[in-house]
Amino acid sequence: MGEFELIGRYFAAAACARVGGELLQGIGDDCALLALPPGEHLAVSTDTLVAGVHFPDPCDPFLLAQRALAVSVSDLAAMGADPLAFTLALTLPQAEPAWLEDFARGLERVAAHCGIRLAGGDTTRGPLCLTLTVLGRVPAGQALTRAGARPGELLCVGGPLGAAAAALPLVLGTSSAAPEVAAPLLAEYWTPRPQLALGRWLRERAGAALDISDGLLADCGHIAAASGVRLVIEQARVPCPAPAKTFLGAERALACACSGGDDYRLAFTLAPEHVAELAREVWPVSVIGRVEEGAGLCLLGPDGDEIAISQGGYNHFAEPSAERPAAPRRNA
Ligand SMILES: Nc1ncnc2c1ncn2[C@@H]1O[C@H](COP(=O)(O)OP(=O)(O)O)[C@@H](O)[C@H]1O
Ligand SMILES: Cc1ncc(C[n+]2csc(CCOP(=O)(O)OP(=O)(O)O)c2C)c(N)n1
Ligand SMILES: [Mg+2]
Repeated sequence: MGEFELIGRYFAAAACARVGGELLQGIGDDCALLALPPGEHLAVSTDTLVAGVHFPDPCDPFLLAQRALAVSVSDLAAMGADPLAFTLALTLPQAEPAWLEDFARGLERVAAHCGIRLAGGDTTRGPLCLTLTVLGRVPAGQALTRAGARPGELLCVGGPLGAAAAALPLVLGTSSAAPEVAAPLLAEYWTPRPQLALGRWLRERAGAALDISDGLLADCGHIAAASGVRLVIEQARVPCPAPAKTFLGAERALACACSGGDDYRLAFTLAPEHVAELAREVWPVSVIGRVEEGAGLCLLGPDGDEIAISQGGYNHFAEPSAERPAAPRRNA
């Protein structure tokens, strides 16, 4: 199978690649064309997933495609944007029909769920790697940014945290657990659900928002820095899912929730009256802290004393430490 047959068979023919709505020109020309409704801004985000870094290799292509598209669409949710279209740059070691079929099915599944169309991409041969660019629309002036947190607001997260990080030994096959414990953790890793409806609800309400990819503390640090405020987080209020506690024990599950990353849930700041309004909706949102004047992050233990933050979050170029061995370097 050649490059163009591959594109035609698995991507151009996919239901999610059909033109329609704002997508005027999809796969097959030099660029895709999108018509943006007047009064709306375009939200754009790119993320790369590298085999062995962001997902294990080999892995199930049906799950890989779902994870790749979901984590990318999560950035649109974090801006309060509605998905329009995405591009897929796919680098593959070989063109295997069964692998591509399952991969395309995984894309279709999440694309249908999120209401996003495949507008184009690029296909190359090499070590397995995916880059997705997502495009979304948001009413002008209503995008949720990291910079709008205001003192007096409460800090909230859109659900339990740490399950995907807790799942990592299961994903890598270095540990096992009973199916009722393993299944919900693996589902959080492989099929995160972008919080699009929550992001939409937060437009014109939240001060600041982002999606947690690197870890709660690291990502809240981004809000504090961008907004020029201090965020106080009460550790006891950080929601940990029961399967993670069963699998790892309460202390390690809490460490996963605070700095494990891969959550793809929203963290946001909201005035107390909006938190009460949100509580009447059915989202499992948790208040974990507050916004104060000042700078940086403050983590409070159960007795109200400040805890030193030892582990921030995932950092691709972190200095080597005992917990995370150095990546092999060329010419080292
Ligand atoms: N190589 C790059 N060139 C330009 N901008 C970049 C590059 N890498 C990251 N960024 C930008 O830096 C910011 C932070 O990136 P990142 O932490 O990856 O965000 P996210 O967690 O939302 O994916 C984003 O605005 C992103 O677009
Ligand atoms: C096999 C495997 N090992 C480790 C991880 C953990 N991990 C890798 S990258 C990452 C952080 C998120 O990735 P990044 O590229 O920083 O995403 P972004 O913040 O740009 O959305 C995490 C938690 C993983 N997801 N899979
Ligand atoms: Mg990124």
